[in-house]
Amino acid sequence: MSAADQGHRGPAISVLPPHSRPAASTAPTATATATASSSSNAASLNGGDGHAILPPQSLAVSIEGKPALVSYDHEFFFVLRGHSRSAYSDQSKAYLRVPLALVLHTSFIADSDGGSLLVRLLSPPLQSSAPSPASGFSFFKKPKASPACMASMSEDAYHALTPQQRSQRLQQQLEGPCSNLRLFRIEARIAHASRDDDDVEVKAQRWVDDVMAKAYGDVKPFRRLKILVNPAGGPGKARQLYDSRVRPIFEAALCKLDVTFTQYRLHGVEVARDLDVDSYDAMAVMSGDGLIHEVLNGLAKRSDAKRALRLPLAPIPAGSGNASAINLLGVEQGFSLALACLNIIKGRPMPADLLTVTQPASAFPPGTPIPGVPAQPSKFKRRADMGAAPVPSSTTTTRASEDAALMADAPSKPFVRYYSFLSQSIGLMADIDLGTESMRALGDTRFLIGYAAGVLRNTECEVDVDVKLGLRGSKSKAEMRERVRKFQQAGRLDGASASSAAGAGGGGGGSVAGATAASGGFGGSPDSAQVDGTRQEDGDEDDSATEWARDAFGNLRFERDAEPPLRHGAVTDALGPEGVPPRPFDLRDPSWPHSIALAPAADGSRRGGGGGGGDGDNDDNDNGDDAGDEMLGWYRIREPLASLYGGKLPWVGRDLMQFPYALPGDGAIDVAMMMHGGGRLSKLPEGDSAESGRVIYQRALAYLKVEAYRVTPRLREGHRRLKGGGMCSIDGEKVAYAPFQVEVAHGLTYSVLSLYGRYCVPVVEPPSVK
Ligand SMILES: Nc1ncnc2c1ncn2[C@@H]1O[C@H](COP(=O)(O)OP(=O)(O)OP(=O)(O)O)[C@@H](O)[C@H]1O
Repeated sequence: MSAADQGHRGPAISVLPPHSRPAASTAPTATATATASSSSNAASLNGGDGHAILPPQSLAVSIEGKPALVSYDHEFFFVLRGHSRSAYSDQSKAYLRVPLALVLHTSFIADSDGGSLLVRLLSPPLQSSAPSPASGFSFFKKPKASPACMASMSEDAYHALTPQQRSQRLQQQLEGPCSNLRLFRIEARIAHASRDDDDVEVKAQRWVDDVMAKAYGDVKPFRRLKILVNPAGGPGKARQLYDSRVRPIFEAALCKLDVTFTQYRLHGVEVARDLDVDSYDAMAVMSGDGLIHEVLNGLAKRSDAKRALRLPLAPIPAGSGNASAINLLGVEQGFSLALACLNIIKGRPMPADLLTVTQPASAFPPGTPIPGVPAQPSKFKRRADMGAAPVPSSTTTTRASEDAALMADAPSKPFVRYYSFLSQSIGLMADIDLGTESMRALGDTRFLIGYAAGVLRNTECEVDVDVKLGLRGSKSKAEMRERVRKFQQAGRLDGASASSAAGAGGGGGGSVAGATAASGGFGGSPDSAQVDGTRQEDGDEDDSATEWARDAFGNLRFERDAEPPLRHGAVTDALGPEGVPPRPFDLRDPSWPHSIALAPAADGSRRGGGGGGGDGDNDDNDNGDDAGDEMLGWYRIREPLASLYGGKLPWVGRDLMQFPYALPGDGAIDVAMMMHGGGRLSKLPEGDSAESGRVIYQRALAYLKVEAYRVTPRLREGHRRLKGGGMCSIDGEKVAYAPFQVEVAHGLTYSVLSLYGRYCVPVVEPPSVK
């Protein structure tokens, strides 16, 4: 019995929003009281079809002196009026009925009169929040008719649902009738059937244990949580919201809390770097995406990074964008603090790819302005501090004035390395993200304004882009869609299915065990297995970072620091044999015959491998390479771009599902490139395409899955250094406007908690084409 329950004796129900509730460690205050003696209980139970014939899932209690049944089945927890069996059998008459997933804790304290029962749960608001003595207790007012997702199912039918169906059903419940969650407590007296009913305590304790087992399934209750709260995130209300809305929920679930309020930039890196990960079951990050970015960098830079990254993380939305929370909780509920807390209490670990970013070290000279970016010392200090220390090299000095473009092709030059979990952007999309900071007060609207301004400017993003599809990449959106479908249906995407979906042999793939997260529901299905949050890595990996590694072609590479080897090289490596430019890439999607808006080259010929498309004809390939080759080597995008956006999570904001086919652990990065050639009109999103994910089917957009890509800002003619106010954003944070290369971090997966075992996106179908 918890300390929170000690001293609680009076029969009461209190239905209070969390902010009006004292800390759980203090004695609860009843809001409505009507003491019922054991004899009155006995009287009510001995009449009619008394509690002796009630099913074991039901407990006869009195709430506010009124007879009631607290009960559960395989899916729901509910409270019914009266003690009759007929009341039990008709759940439609329940006065409170929520998925068991929302039950946080149940406890029972025996006493000479039977005992007290306490149930703490999250629930949508009841019909009326204020108990009214005159009209009887308002808790017992009838709810409105239930939607289909709340309809009772037989136990067999429920357990016959696939993990995907169960997860969808829970999502429908939490987005619909069970949204707008508040913390509730039900305080009740256990009723004696008669004075010599000794069994009641045993029965009550068993009931409490059973409800807990059902409510948590295979998830261990009472998680030990490390919580980071950024008081400066978003609108700056995180501290207050933590105290009033978040902490009470964790305390109600009897989680063990260890809270740090971040005090300065990079504090998150420090905490993660020094954390004793074995002392916690999960880490909650209450801020926006920036603090998660810091935490992941802190964990990934540790010497035991692989182990440290297994500590599951989850966001509590208190920033401005909160993309991470939106992807995990859904666009409707992405800003719900209660749901985020539930995810931290009960979510299951879902392994997700971390991306490695390399940039030339010369882009981060201490105290010197970065070429092409207005000086912002704190930002750049911050990036360098993030563990992105220059890789030492025997032949290098940090020559800040060195031409960044040249550096990108000089393998002996140093580079910095850091990690990204969300997105990378340059050009129009980065301008929208970073260039509208001053309009923060406008909320999401600033992105619309930034987008409109960018479209009007209609400038080319002057970069070279090189991509490497690798065995896990693809340029067929039909194939990507299939992968998402398989992932969601099977609840598991193993190496075999990933590579067969890609039409490529071997390559392994991530065992996305987290996809089974919903398999047990919260009904404790026997077939549900605890997921360990680890991604099955290729067999040749060992746990320790290695100094020597083979690159994708089997060449030995020397890694100068203790971090995992780069599979596709660093930004400072040559992409191929010296003097040979990467071959042109054919951007057209073989599965989508409605060509993207490609501009003809100045001489009127086709650009690259795919210029002048429009007929869907895919049989010409200027370089004569077959599709198999295109999977393996580096290829250059020859088309002028307006922006490039790389990502690992589908939603990048509430209004933009930029990467609908992104999967947490598929070993690939989704890359969306907006073509410059189509002009202003082609850049305008059609209808609801941004929110529905269909934006990737627009003519102005090319969409790829790659294992690695490189972006190299071009030098203007006659310039020796990168200049101009270009923006470059990693996970929404401004970084040096300099070349960057991104690949899926080899051997490093992080673990994120999920209620649904997937990101909250549908399988996006292509638009119908007239
Ligand atoms: N006490 C503090 N004072 C100032 N800055 C802080 C403090 N604690 C953390 N930070 C910094 O605040 C920055 C912003 O945090 P974060 O990105 O999480 O929120 P946001 O920018 O409002 O949200 P989003 O990224 O979702 O738009 C982080 O870079 C973090 O380093």
